[in-house]
Amino acid sequence: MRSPKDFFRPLALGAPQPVREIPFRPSRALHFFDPGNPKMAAKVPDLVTQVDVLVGNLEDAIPADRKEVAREGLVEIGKNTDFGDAQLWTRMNSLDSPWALDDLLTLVPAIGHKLDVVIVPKVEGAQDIHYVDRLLAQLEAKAGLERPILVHAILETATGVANVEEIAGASPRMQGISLGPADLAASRRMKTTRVGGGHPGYLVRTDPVGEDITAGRQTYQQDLWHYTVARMVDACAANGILPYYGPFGDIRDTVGCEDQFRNAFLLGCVGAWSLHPAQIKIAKKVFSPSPEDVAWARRVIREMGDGTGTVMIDGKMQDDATVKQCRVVAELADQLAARDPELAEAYAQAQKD
Ligand SMILES: CC(C)(COP(=O)(O)OP(=O)(O)OC[C@H]1O[C@@H](n2cnc3c(N)ncnc32)[C@H](O)[C@@H]1OP(=O)(O)O)[C@@H](O)C(=O)NCCC(=O)NCCSC(=O)C[C@](C)(O)C(=O)O
Ligand SMILES: [Mg+2]
Repeated sequence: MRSPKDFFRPLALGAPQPVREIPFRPSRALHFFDPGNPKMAAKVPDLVTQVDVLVGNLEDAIPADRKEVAREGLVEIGKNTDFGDAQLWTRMNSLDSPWALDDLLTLVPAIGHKLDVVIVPKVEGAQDIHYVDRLLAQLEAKAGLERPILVHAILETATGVANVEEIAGASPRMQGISLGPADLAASRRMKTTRVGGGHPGYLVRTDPVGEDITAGRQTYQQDLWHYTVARMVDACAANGILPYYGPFGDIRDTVGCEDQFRNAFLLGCVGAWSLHPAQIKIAKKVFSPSPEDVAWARRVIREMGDGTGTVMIDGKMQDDATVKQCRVVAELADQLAARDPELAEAYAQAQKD
């Protein structure tokens, strides 16, 4: 471990100064696309106006014989696209793959000035982040970049989950962590065959009533991801970085996707991945607090005055702790509204009603 005094020192001579706080920028939908797929690449100019973050994916879902094409496609897109308010991220190949090194050696000099975040898959511990941290610093120095590229880890191995706190605090570059439910399920030997979402077999059942152990017993499906998401949220919040749900693979099931995303939102996540254009609006809707909740939060803040003591509003007790929760909602709403005029209008309207 570096000493606390050295934590914010650049890791290479001439590399940009590390950030002291992760800037909040809307990142409700991290939209994945294959930069080597001409049909998807053609949609990028349109997507930059719809998504908060475009993620040029180089890792899983890109066939082995298309890795270079995808990387070169991302360079072209990075060079030729005006991203406006949207961010450009990439998911590099995993550190044990034959492509990881070339991903960084190619992308940083070519489009490092446009690249906001590098997603590192299958992170197992702080050592993986330290490796990327030093290499990025060297490449940034060589390319003369003026701001550091941030790093986002995917939590998709059992070892990674066991080490999530040290991963979250491994570098000032750490921007956030996403759940990677598909690889994580395999790594844990879970018996699911899906990308995220629930499973009908993971349930609790009400107690038997009388002699017949089958009669009248309700079952309730449980959330397979609750433990991991909650642990990830705590690790991120404790280290001042941002948690994300990750992907929901059943593209057709827009209802189940919305529910899974909302669970993550309520637990503290700030966004999720969209794998298909149909999931973009779900993520943007779910990860923007509702106008009614924002209006309520502002009312509590107003009526709580200096934020201490108690007041009753509509029969509900408010105190120092509820006003803090309301500030979380109201501040998020302000930050999102600053970049989303439609949302700003909806929040203003709810305030008047
Ligand atoms: C699911 C797929 C195959 C369905 O693709 P499709 O072509 O069958 O769908 P479609 O409904 O027919 O597509 C309609 C149109 O939208 C386009 N399109 C479709 N998707 C996109 C997209 N994402 N971005 C931009 N455009 C897209 C598509 O090309 C088509 O264009 P067209 O109208 O001109 O013909 C396709 O959407 C896709 O490949 N999505 C990305 C998949 C991906 O990135 N997977 C990896 C992330 S999840 C993961 O890695 C797990 C994790 C974290 O690692 C772990 O849990 O372990
Ligand atoms: Mg994966």
